[in-house]
Amino acid sequence: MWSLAVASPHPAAAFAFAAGHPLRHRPSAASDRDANSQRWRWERIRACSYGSSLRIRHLPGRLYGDVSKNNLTPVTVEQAEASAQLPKGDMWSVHKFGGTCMGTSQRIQNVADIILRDPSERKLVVVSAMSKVTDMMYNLVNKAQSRDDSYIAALDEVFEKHMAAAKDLLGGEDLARFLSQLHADVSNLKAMLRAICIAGHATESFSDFVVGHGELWSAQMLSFAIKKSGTPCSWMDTREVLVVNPTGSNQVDPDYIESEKRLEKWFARRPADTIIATGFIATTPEDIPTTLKRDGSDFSAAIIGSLVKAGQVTIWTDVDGVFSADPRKVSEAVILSTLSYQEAWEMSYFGANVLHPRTIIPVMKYNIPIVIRNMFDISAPGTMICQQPANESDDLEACVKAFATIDKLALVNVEGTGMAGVPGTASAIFGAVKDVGANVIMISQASSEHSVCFAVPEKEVAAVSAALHVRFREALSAGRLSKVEVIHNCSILAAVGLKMASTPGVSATLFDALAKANINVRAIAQGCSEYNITVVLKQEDCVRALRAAHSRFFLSKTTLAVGIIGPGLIGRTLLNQLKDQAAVLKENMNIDLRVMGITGSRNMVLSDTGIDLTQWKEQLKTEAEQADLNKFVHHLSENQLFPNRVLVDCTADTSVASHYYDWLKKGIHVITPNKKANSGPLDRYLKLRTLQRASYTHYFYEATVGAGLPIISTLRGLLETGDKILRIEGIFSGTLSYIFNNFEGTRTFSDVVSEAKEAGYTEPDPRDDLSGTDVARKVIILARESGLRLELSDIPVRSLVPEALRSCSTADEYMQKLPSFDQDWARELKDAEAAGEVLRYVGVVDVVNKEGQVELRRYKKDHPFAQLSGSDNIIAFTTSRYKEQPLIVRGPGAGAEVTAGGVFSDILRLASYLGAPS
Ligand SMILES: NC(=O)c1ccc[n+]([C@@H]2O[C@H](COP(=O)([O-])OP(=O)(O)OC[C@H]3O[C@@H](n4cnc5c(N)ncnc54)[C@H](O)[C@@H]3O)[C@@H](O)[C@H]2O)c1
Ligand SMILES: N[C@@H](CCO)C(=O)O
Ligand code: NA
Repeated sequence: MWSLAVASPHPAAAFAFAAGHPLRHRPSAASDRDANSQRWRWERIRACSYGSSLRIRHLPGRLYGDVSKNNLTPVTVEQAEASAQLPKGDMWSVHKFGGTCMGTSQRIQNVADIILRDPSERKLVVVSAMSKVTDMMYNLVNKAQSRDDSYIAALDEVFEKHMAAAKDLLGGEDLARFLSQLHADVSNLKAMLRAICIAGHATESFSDFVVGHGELWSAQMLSFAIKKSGTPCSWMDTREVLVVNPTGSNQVDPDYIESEKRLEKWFARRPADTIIATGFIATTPEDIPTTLKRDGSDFSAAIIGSLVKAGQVTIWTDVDGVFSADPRKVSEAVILSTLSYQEAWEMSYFGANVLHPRTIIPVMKYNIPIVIRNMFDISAPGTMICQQPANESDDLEACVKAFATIDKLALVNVEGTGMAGVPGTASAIFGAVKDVGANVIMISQASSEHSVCFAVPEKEVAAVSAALHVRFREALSAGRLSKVEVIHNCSILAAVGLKMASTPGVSATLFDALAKANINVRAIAQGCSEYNITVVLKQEDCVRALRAAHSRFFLSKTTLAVGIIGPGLIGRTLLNQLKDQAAVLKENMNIDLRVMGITGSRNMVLSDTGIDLTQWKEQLKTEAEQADLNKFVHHLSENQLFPNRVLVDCTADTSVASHYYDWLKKGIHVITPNKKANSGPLDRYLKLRTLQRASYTHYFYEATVGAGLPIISTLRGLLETGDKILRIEGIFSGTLSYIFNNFEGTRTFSDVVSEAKEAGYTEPDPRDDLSGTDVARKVIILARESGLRLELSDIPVRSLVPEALRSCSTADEYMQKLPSFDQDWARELKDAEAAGEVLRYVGVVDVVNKEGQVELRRYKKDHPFAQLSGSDNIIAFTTSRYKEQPLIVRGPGAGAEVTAGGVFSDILRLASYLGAPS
C-alpha cells in the first residue's frame, strides 16, 4: 500500500523487500532512472538486520534490501519494482516540506522536482513559509503593537524576499499574477499593521492572520513552479478547509467532520490531482483565521493525510531520518528504518526532534505511514513511522529502539513519614504544581510512600518549590513532611522501544552500562506499558550516560579513552603495541581505544579525539605543553564523548601512585605495572582495594609481578575457587635472574649488570633491583593478595648493593663504582661452584607462618630454579590442591615487550568487562 526508496547510486543488483513486507520501500523517480543502467555496482553497504528492522549505518548511496532475517537476496531493480506495491492509483500521496526546504527559489524548484518525480496519481503537498518568514511576520506584529514604525521597513523586506524568489523561479504571466497578488496582500497587511499600531494591540486572530501569509505565498509560488512544467496544479488555502477548536495551553483540536465536509466542497469546486496546500494555518468554526501552533505544518500534513486517507505522508526535512540517538552526541547513532507510532511519540516526548506527538495521532487512526526523509539527500532511505512492524527480532538489542535526553531539569522531592497511607497527598502535591502552571515531566514514588519525586523544567522549579512550601506549610511545621527539596541540574535519559515490554533484562542492561560508566542514577520511572525507561541523572553526566547506554544496546564499539602516564621504556613500547593492534581491535573485537593524552614528567600532549600514535613522539617534542597531572586527569575525565576512561601509569613514581584512590573514586579505571601503590603503606593499599571492590571501577596490575606472566591472575584464580595458598616461592626479578643466569665466571659481575640495564630489565634505578627492594615489593604484593597484612619493612631482605655504594646519589654513579666490587662477587660465585651449586635470588611468601623473605640462596644444579635462562622468572605456588607438586609459572619476567604486553592485556580485560566481546 505504501513504499519508499532505498537504493544505491551504482547498484548492479538490488534487493527487494518481500511482498507485503512492512519495510517495503518504493524506488523514487531518481532511482528509477538509475535502475535502467546495468553499469552500477554495489558500494560498501553496512546494513545490519535486527529481524525485519533494518538499521543502516553510513550508507554511501541507496539500496534495495530484503531485510528479513539477515537474508539479502539479490534481484534486479526491475524485479524489485515489479514486486513493490505502489500506492493504489486513487490514493493520495501527501508530502510536507518545511521552511528550510522552501528556503530559496532554488530549493522551491527542487521541491517541485521531487513532487513531479512522485509517480502517484494524486499528490497533496503541504508547505511551510520560506525559512525565517514566520519569524519575520511575528516581528511585524510585535513592532506594530509596540508602535514601532520600523514595521513598515520590515514589511518591505518581506515583500522584497518573496519578489526576489518569485522572479528567480517564475516568468511571464505566472510571475505577473503572483506579484500582483503579493502586492495586494502586502498593501492589505500594511493597512492592518497600521491599525494594530494605532490600537497598540493585536488580538490573537489578527496576529494569526498576518503571520499566515508566509504559507499563502510559498504555496502559490510552488504551485506556479509545478504548473510551469505542464502539470496541472491547484493551490489550497487551508483556512477554507481545516477547522479547528482552540483547547487552551496553546493547542487546537481539529474538527474532522466539519473539515471533511469543507474539503469535499473544495474538491467539487477545484478538482485537481496535484494540490499545494498551506501548512500551519486553519480556521475556527466561526471562520476566523487561526494557526495550528508549534510544528503546525507537520500537523496540517497529518490531518490532511487522514482526511484524504492518504497512502503515505512524507515529511521532508534536512536530516536523513530518525536516529537511534542525537547524532551530535553519539557519533555511532544509526538511522532507524522503522519506528512504531508509539515509539515515535515516546521519542518526541523525550526531547528527540522526531515529530510532535499530536502529529502522529490523526494518521495512526488509519494506519497511514509517515516517512521522514532528507530533501537534501534523497538517496537516504529515511525513517518510516508505522504500526509495529511484524516479526521483529526478539534480541535484547532490538528491544531498545532509541535513546532520548532532556536537559535543564530539576527534581523535586517531597518527603515525610506523614505521607504513607494518606490519600490525597499526591493530589495536593500535583494540585499545587498545576496552580503554578508547571509541566511535570516524570514522577516516581516508591511503594513505601515515604517520598514522591518528580522532574520539572529548571525554569519552573522555583515557582513549584514555593507553591509546595505554601501548600504544605503546616505539614512541614508539624513534621508530617520532613522536606520539600529541589535538586538542580538534572537531565533525563530515556530508553524507548515497544519491544521492551515483557522482555526481561532490558533495564538490567541499561543500568549495568550506566554503572560501569560510573554514572549515578538519581531517580527512575518506568510505566507499566514498558515502552520507556526513564532515568534521571546529573546533567553533566548525561552525554556520557547516553553514549554508554547506546554503545551497549547498539553493539557499537566499546570505546576506551586512555591516558598514558610515563612514556619511558614500558610506556612507549605500549604505545607502539597499541598503534600496531588498533585496527585489529576495532575490526575483530569492536574495541576502539583512543589515547587522549600522554604525559611525561616534563611535557604532555592532550587530544580531544585521540592522538595519532604514529606521531606522538614528535607531538611530545613540538606541540607539548608543560606537564600537569591534574590538568591531564581532568582532560580525560571531562571528555563527554567517551564514557569509559582509563589511566595507565607506566612510571615507577610513588606520587603518581598516590592518586589512584581519587581516580578510581572519579570512575576512572587504573592499570599499571608500577608496584608502588600495592607495596606502599598497608592502610593505603587496603583502602584502595576496598574502594575498588565496592565500585564498578577497575584496578588492574598484572604486570607488577612477573611482567606479562600470569601471576596475579593465577593467584586470584586459585583463591577465588577456594584453594588455600600455603607458600609462594620464586625468582621474581628479571634483572637478578638475568644476572645470575649469565654470571658464570666469563664476564665480570658489573658487566652483566650493565647488560641487564641495557636490555631494559632493570628498574629506572637499577639499585632497586640489586638492593632486593623490587623483589620485596613483589613479595608484598603477592602476600597481600593472599590475605597477609604485611608492610614492606616486615620483609627481611639481603641487599646486593655493597654498603659503600648505598650512599651514591645517582644510578650512574652507582654503575660507575660497581666494578670495584667485582672481585667479591667472583669469590662468592667460585664458592658456590665448588659445592656444585648456583646462586639464585629468591622471594618467598610463607602464608602459613604469615611472613615473607628475600634472600640470595644456593641451589643444586639440578634444581628447577637452576635451569633458567635470560630474564626468566619462575614462581611456584604450593596450595592445598597443589601440595605434592607446586603449580609453576615460568618465563621471561622483565623486558619492554613482555611487560607492555601484560599492561595491554589488562586494558583488553577492562574492555571486555565493559562489554566488548572477549
Ligand atoms: N622494565 C621492565 O621490565 C618492567 C617490568 C615490570 C614492571 N615495570 C614497571 O614499569 C614501570 C616503568 O618502567 P620503565 O622501565 O618503562 O621505566 P622508565 O624510566 O623507562 O619510564 C618511566 C617514565 O615515567 C616518567 N615519569 C616519572 N615520573 C613521572 C611523573 N610523575 N609523571 C609523569 N611521568 C613520569 C619518566 O620520565 C619516564 O619517562 C615501572 O614502574 C617498573 O617497575 C617494568
Ligand atoms: N626490574 C624488574 C622489572 C619487572 O618488574 C625486574 O627486573 O624484574
Ligand atoms: Na604478571
